[in-house]
Amino acid sequence: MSEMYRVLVTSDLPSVAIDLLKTKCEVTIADPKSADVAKQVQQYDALLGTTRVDGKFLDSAGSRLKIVATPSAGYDHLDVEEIKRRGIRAGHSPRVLSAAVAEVAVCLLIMAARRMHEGRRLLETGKTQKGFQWLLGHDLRHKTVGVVGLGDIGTETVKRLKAFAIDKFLYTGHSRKKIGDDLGAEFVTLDALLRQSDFVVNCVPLTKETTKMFDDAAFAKMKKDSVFVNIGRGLTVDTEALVRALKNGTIYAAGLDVTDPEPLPVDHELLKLPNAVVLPHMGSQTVETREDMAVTAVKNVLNFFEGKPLLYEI
Ligand SMILES: O=C(O)C(=O)CO
Repeated sequence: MSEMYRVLVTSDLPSVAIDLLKTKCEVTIADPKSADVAKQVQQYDALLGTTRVDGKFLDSAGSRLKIVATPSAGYDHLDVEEIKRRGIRAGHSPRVLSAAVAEVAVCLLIMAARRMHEGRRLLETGKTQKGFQWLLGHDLRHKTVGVVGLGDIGTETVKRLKAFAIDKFLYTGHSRKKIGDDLGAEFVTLDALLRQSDFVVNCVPLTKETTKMFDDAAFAKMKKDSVFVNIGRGLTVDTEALVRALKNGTIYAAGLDVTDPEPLPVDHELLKLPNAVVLPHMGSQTVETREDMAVTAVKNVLNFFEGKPLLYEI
């Protein structure tokens, strides 16, 4: 790399990533309060962060920008078509977060099945009147788990859930996968998965096809005792339909790391439901994973400047 490329960093990345970037590039950390990142990026070759990039952004970004690298697995904040149309490259940071997100999926599944949020609320209000059959939840053993979207995170979730004596794993998606066979999981239609699963774990990314795919009709197909876990994207769920399903007993409980909107307003209905465990999108929030995600994004940028393939090109 003979030239000193200029990189604008718009996320608060850990120092290990910034230091690596600085060995090869001139780095500017954007002011998080700056209203006009697009104008600022005019002077830069690379944009590194989770900034929303669409046609309007690119119009004001000008012609110097060559690569957008997001330190995230999901890239629904990037208008990939517009980025590509302008000959700009794009990279993301999948896989390195899969273990951390899978841990949260398992955690949410257990918390929702075992009514832990409800128990905690009772504890806080001094209402824990324990009887023999007090606050009974459901076991994981001998149940059927259905994974919607068996990508890397779905795969890591299945691997971890195998420790809980699950009888059957189902999955759905565009096609049957070798990893599904390796895991002993059965490829089924979404309809069959919803009808047969005791636990539905949603791992799909947000696309036109997946937007609000979990609606009234989908929840109506699920078992009354089923638990819905979402670690994919909030907008893949019709939130009002989910609230209805949880309130009416159409499904048993939900464990959500992602919601629509995000963050949820403090007075949101979902936060009032005893059978909804809700987290503020923290599936990949560990020291180790965030470092790995940031370093992956940096390596995407460095590889690009060195004329090598990106680690993960979008
Ligand atoms: O990287 C992503 O897409 C995330 O959602 C992080 O949890």
